Amino acid sequence: MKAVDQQGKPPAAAAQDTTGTSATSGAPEANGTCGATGASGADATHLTTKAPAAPCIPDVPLAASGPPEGHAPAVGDPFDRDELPSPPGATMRLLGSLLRPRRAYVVVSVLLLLLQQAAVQAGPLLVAYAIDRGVPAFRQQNYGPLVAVAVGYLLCAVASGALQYAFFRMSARVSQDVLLDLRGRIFRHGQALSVDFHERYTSGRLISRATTDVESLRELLSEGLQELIAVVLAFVYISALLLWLDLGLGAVAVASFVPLYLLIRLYRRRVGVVFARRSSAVAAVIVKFTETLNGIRPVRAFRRERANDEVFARLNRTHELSNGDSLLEMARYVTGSRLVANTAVAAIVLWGAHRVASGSLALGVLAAAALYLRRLYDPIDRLGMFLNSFQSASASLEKIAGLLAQTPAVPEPSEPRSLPVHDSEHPGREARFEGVRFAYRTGGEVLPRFDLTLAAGETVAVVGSTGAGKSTLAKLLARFYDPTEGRVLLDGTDLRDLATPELRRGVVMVTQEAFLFSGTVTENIAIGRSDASREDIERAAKAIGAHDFIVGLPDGYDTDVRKRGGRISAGQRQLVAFARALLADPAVLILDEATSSLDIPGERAVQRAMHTVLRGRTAVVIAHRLSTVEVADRVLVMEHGRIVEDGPPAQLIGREGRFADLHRAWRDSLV
Ligand SMILES: Nc1ncnc2c1ncn2[C@@H]1O[C@H](COP(=O)(O)OP(=O)(O)OP(=O)(O)O)[C@@H](O)[C@H]1O
Repeated sequence: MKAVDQQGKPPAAAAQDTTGTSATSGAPEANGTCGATGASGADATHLTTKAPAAPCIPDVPLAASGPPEGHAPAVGDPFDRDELPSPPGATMRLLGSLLRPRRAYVVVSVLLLLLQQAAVQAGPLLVAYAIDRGVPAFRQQNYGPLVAVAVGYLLCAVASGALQYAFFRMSARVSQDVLLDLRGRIFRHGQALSVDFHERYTSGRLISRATTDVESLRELLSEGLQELIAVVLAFVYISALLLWLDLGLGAVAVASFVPLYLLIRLYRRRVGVVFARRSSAVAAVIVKFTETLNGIRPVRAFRRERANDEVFARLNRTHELSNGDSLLEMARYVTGSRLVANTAVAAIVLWGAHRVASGSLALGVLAAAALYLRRLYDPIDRLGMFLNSFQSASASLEKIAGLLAQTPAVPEPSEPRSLPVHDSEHPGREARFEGVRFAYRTGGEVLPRFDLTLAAGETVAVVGSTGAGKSTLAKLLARFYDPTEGRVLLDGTDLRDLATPELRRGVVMVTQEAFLFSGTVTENIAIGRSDASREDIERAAKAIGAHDFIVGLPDGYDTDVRKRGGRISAGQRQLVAFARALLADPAVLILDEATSSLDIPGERAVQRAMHTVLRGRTAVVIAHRLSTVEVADRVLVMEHGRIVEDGPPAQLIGREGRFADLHRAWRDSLV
């Protein structure tokens, strides 16, 4: 089977696929298209034959940025550019949905900041009052105004500190809640999306959304946003105060906002492009990183280290360059804004001094204006930085919104139906493909129109050359995809009408990868049925023949299998996967038989376990061994998406056909 079977499953799919899947990243199609026959191309005991047209691609991650091998993406595929199409306004709606549940906190935070800024900006006004009123009064032994100024200053300082503290507490709570919510949404949505989404949108990108992009939002919320609002508020307060103190000086200050605004607009536009590019570049670096480390065995086996280093260095450099671009934009902005600010300050001070000299402006007002100007223009450099984090966060939010706007290609039914009550006399359920055609989104038609009925309780082996469409057929039955045309029915009910839990009870697919999640052996088996007791789990393991090896593990059933089951062998992993499937007890079981070369006792154990797990249900086995096919009631031989032979194995052997050839080759190999 192709590696694409084994990559990123969505919840519906993952739930059905009791062996789960790796969170591998990168172009999944680039991995292991040798699959079924790669290791045993000429080995006639493996029924998946190698079609001459299908090249055997080593199981090695290639360039992360390149199109997946064998599945050229559509021209301008947004998945390729890390730009998911999202409906207009999705970003604002996402922001709204994040803030709405915390609106009371948001409103209080803004009020606190408004008050805090008012307290801060009162300072220069008090200075003006002290110079123009306090000092003359002081000269006449009237200390009241100066004392009032001192007390007022102190009160403002205390109030500003207290308000700032309250604001920090409030806003920290909002930002923590928002980030928690957002990360949870990304994870849940990532799981809910269909298999075909994950085949196109690598898990590295998903990781990047949940980490780098959420992190850039965190930076904005915890550091930048408060400063940004404070600067904007300061602009509003100071402009109003300057205009109130002196209309002329205020007007010059306000006029300087026009070039500043134009500069900011230009900066935002340019840096926005840079940040979107940078976010994609970071994602590409993460994709390459995770892909390489997930595929470390084939990387070593095929000595891809050097090639990978080169690709990684290129991606890293692109990332670095986009960082450099953002700094360059920042430098341009700072230079421009300082020029405007210094010109405005020089004009105001010169004109103000002239007016003080001519007696048309009070000295205190000029002093207050000078202080305000400092406060006005000082944060302008930092404004660029806050805008940076704002821009970076909005680019990230846009990407997250794009991801969250994706809808599963395999949607939940609006009016779910139930499967008919299971007849315990007749195990399994009937599966029927009715006028089914199927094409992957990124390729041509894989299965031309066909009809097929699998009787309840029947064990059907599917054989054929690599790329013939065996897994695709199986994946349609597990509803990893919906057919492009036609219906797949389980006991007469369209799979599209079954809610995920019902479907999961009905159909389970075990992939050959036999993926183990981190956790104990018990937990891994219990994935088949979460309410299973320890006894149920042990019973399943015993029935499968896994009990002996499990009790031999360091902590028996409580042994942590660690990542990817590194502690247990491939055959043992298969046994755990079968125990999991037995526990799930589905009416229809789809089994992608492992092709990995197990040792003979290991292979026998797996074969025995397979027969146990197949018994009493409808079973579809994508078979690679003749011993498996011989126990099947029926064999389907597939070629180029069509079923070219269909019948009991003995009957097919009697005919001169594809299966008879395979059978003969197998017999010969035994001699
Ligand atoms: N996700 C995908 N997107 C596009 N095309 C795909 C995808 N998965 C498989 N295909 C194509 O569909 C065809 C059938 O593939 P499928 O995996 O069903 O074959 P298979 O018979 O199971 O092969 P194998 O034994 O090698 O696993 C192949 O041409 C393959 O390249």
